[in-house]
Amino acid sequence: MNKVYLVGFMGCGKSAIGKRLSFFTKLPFYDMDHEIVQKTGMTIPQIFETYGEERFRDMETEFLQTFRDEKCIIATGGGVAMREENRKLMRAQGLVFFLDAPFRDIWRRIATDKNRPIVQRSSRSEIETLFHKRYDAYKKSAHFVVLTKQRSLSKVTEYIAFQMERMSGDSDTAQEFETKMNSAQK
Ligand SMILES: Nc1ncnc2c1ncn2[C@@H]1O[C@H](COP(=O)(O)OP(=O)(O)O)[C@@H](O)[C@H]1O
Ligand SMILES: O=C(O)C1=C[C@@H](OP(=O)(O)O)[C@@H](O)[C@H](O)C1
Ligand SMILES: [Mg+2]
Repeated sequence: MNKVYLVGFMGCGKSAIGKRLSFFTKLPFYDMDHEIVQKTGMTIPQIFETYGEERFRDMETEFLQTFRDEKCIIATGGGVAMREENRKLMRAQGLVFFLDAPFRDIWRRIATDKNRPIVQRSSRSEIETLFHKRYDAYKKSAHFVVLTKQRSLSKVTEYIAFQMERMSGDSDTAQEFETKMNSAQK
């Protein structure tokens, strides 16, 4: 087991929890959005406007294909788990946690954000439709579903750290690890 990926809808806490989890576990943390912004020298809204959403999606896949082989924590962007290729790449590289937050919480957190182009161009009901449309893909991508409702950032972080610890073990044979992964809660 190498990387730990956090997936889920915009505002579910991937970036905030990734940072805390990194502090807690002493593993390096990378935010895919931030990496793409650094590489292109453009903001996410600028990338969407200049190249279109599909090119941004290709950048995300490119990141998963090429990012260095290092034990680390990665906060994905909310659209990453939609491509089957991306789901396969993440699951092959380590553990995937889906931060499952209720839409009410999500909307409260993202409604006024200027840095999420999909929120900028959509109404509340369009975002809610997208939330439901994407839900199964997040679930499919994940080894663990983490319910975040009424849980603080620290509580969610602790829970993920606990599951990481439970799944780790340098002495695991490939067979033992496979068994653990298969019995991981869905
Ligand atoms: N469980 C939680 N409790 C309280 N605040 C949260 C929780 N999860 C996320 N937040 C807050 O919601 C906002 C959006 O979170 P963020 O990490 O940017 O989401 P994402 O990266 O998944 O889009 C941040 O201000 C974050 O601190
Ligand atoms: O859900 C999405 O399609 C997106 C989510 C964003 O990341 P967060 O999930 O961190 O907000 C960012 O990648 C981009 O605005 C597109
Ligand atoms: Mg984020």
